[in-house]
Amino acid sequence: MSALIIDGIAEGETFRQLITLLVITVLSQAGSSLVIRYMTSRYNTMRLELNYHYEMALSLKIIEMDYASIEDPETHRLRQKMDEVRNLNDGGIWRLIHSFQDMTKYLFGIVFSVSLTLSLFATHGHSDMTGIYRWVGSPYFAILLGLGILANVMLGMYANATTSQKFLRILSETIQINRLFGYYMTNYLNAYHAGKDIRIYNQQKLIASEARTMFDNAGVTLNKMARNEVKYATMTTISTVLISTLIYLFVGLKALAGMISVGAIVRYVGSINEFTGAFTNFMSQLALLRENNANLKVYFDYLALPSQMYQGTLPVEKRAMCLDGDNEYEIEFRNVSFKYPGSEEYSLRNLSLKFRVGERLAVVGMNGSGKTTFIKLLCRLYDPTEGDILLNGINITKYQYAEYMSIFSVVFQDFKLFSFGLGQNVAATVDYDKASVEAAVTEAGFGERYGQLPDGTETYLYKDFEERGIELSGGEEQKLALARALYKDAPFIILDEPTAALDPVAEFEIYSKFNEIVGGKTAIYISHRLSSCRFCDNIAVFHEGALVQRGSHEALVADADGKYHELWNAQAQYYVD
Ligand SMILES: Nc1ncnc2c1ncn2[C@@H]1O[C@H](COP(=O)(O)OP(=O)(O)OP(=O)(O)O)[C@@H](O)[C@H]1O
Repeated sequence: MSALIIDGIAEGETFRQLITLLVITVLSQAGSSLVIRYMTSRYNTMRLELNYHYEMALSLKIIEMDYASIEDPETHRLRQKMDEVRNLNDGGIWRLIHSFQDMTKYLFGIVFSVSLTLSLFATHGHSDMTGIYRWVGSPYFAILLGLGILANVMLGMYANATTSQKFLRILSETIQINRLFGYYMTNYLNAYHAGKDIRIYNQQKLIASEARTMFDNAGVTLNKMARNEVKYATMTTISTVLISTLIYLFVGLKALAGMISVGAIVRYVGSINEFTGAFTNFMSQLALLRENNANLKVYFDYLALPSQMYQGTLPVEKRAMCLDGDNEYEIEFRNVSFKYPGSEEYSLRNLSLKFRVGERLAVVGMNGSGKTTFIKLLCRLYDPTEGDILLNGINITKYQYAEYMSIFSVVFQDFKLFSFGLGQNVAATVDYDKASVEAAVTEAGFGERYGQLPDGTETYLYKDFEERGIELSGGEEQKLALARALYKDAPFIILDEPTAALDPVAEFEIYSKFNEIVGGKTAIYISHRLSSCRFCDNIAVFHEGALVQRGSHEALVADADGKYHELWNAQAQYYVD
């Protein structure tokens, strides 16, 4: 349009004709900029949606994955790689959308610029032209110029590819820095729970010096990046200046010789530059897409991680749950040994043990003796490395996984409560039965505090999302975790150190009501406080991953050479008097 206007002025067109051209120019510019704005805002919205779907897909994968796979180093490697790919220049899925957007733009650029330029190479001089005009008008000069433009494009492509490869390589050096940055900022400085330790142990200096080193390293890397870019940018700038000079000479001299109009100078120079840029970038994007395939593979490999746990089809009989149930549930560990994924050491060795529904089984032993591991295997968070676990004589892998899990209520040592309402935390569902939640919290010893909460079951835990949210002491959290286990009302209730954080009164209440709380359920109970295990029908003593003793408190304590006797005496001596 600019070319047409200049030609119009040069050729003395009427004012009306010129105004028409101007109006068309302004309107088409305004129109296209409106379209661009609309598309940009759609693009931004859809990018947010994509981000949501992306995160959802990855989160759902983690939730559905075998618990054992979550710990697998390969899972961690893939997950970390995906984050790196995304942080590195928006690679992976993100590269696809960037490239699609850019390549569409460049493709339009190429088509338009070629169609606007072709006629330039078709205009030849007259045979009576002499000197430089004759040369400029000859097809050889046009071919030479075409080759020059092509060479410039190739150089641009080479520079882009090399710069981006080096850029990615240098950027990958910053991954460790970014990880540290995330760790210090998120885990330490921004996590208010860490504030106590930071102050007490005067860790500010430690963190500041680590952060300083991190920033210094980042500075060195950024400088490297800048030098790398400058080097290639200088190369392409020199070549582009040279080729532009040639283009101006070619087009200008053609105009001087009357082969093309003055306005056409603007059109040809503009469209040749457009072609050079668009073609170079289009080809660079293609190369980037090719390289990106490896990154995409990481994403699909992650989503395709198989669930390795065998999932059976048998339903779990609800024998003990029904009113006239015969309570004929029996769990048996038969020669079970277990190593954690990626670990060389056995955490459990040749464990054989039986217990029946309705029994109270206490598991005791020193730190690291395998008590929690035993529970994790029982709940099928892991499958044994060797041996079998049987429910009523059938290997537990043969049962439907979700159904099998549904028969256990467990309070782990490292249980988690979430920043939801109290009712939702206890019921672990969005909709819950208020009366049952209240009964569970009361049974778990949280009744008094619950009575003081103005919003009852709607009270938010913690202040992450709600100003009126309540903060809980360690013992109160443990009571709520216990309430959650009671609300589930599963036939097996497993408590791993359930009273570790409770005050003596609360602990006493839990024990004295324990039989009432547990009812006809099977209770497995891990505790370091041996006095609290006395009410259990039988006690299993673990030592270094093996079951070393089994029996009632009286029988075990009488065995003077046994591990239980040693553990009991170590604690009892403080209470003798
Ligand atoms: N996720 C894991 N990966 C590798 N090894 C683990 C893992 N969890 C536990 N272990 C190891 O297995 C062994 C048994 O741990 P477990 O947690 O079962 O002990 P515990 O008897 O419950 O101890 P505590 O009384 O301290 O709770 C320990 O040596 C521990 O280091």
